[in-house]
Amino acid sequence: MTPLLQVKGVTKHYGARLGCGDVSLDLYPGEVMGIVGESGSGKSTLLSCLAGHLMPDAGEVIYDTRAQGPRDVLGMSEPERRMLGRTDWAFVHQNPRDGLRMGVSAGANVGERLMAVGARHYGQIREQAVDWLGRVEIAADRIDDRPRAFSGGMQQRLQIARNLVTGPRLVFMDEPTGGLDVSVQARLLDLLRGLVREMGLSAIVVTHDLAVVRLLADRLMVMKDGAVVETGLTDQVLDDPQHGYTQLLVSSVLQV
Ligand SMILES: Nc1ncnc2c1ncn2[C@@H]1O[C@H](COP(=O)(O)OP(=O)(O)OP(=O)(O)O)[C@@H](O)[C@H]1O
Repeated sequence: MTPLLQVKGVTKHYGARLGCGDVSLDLYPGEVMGIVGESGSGKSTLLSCLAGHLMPDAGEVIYDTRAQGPRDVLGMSEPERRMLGRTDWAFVHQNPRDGLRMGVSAGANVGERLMAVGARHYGQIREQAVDWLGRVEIAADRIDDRPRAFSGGMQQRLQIARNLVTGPRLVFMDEPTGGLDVSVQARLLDLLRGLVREMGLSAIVVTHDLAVVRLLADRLMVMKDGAVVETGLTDQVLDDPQHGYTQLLVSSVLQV
């Protein structure tokens, strides 16, 4: 099977400081990869490089596109990369405000994504928006409300609907449950897990919360000081960590 995403030797410095160094991974269709590590270990830098938000100094990111097969994402033109971001890829930010348009209604937040990929029939767009609000457990009578009127958990669910409505194959998630109450986190995780399975999504999930990867991720990558120190099946890494740093993470000695 061809990997959906192949990452080879991705390295990014900020001046003299290393963001992430020589990271490689293969992600297969339908697979969820978790990236964990304490604050400053390079998780967000890596995710930004993979999603095309940040240009690495070195390395390759190859994505198996629907239309043209494997393509080097970093070598794509900006419009090509933007199109990929609208169709095949999705990015769920930790802060819903970074992924939503706060000034327009919930329905428009979902519907405008469909319009961006060519949908024109107003009735169908609204119907799909209602359907997606339902799938993320937002009542249909909230469709005309702006996200500002929603709780943090609802905003995050709306961001997820906005991202998934176009049927992407790969979702990048940056601390998707960060900043939410524990009970809200659990519900959101359940919802995310259901959607990932139902849609057969591939995902890369960055988090410092091991409970998130335990629930969502098939495989795990542990980062420290910009480098990958351990990788493997999630249960294996968490139940039988090999690297001293992972052992500290798992035993909660480190405050991540
Ligand atoms: N814009 C920036 N300018 C300079 N240095 C940066 C910048 N962004 C990140 N860094 C540095 O790069 C390294 C990796 O940071 P990064 O934010 O990727 O880690 P992280 O694991 O995502 O941390 P957190 O969980 O706190 O977001 C750190 O040493 C950080 O200080």
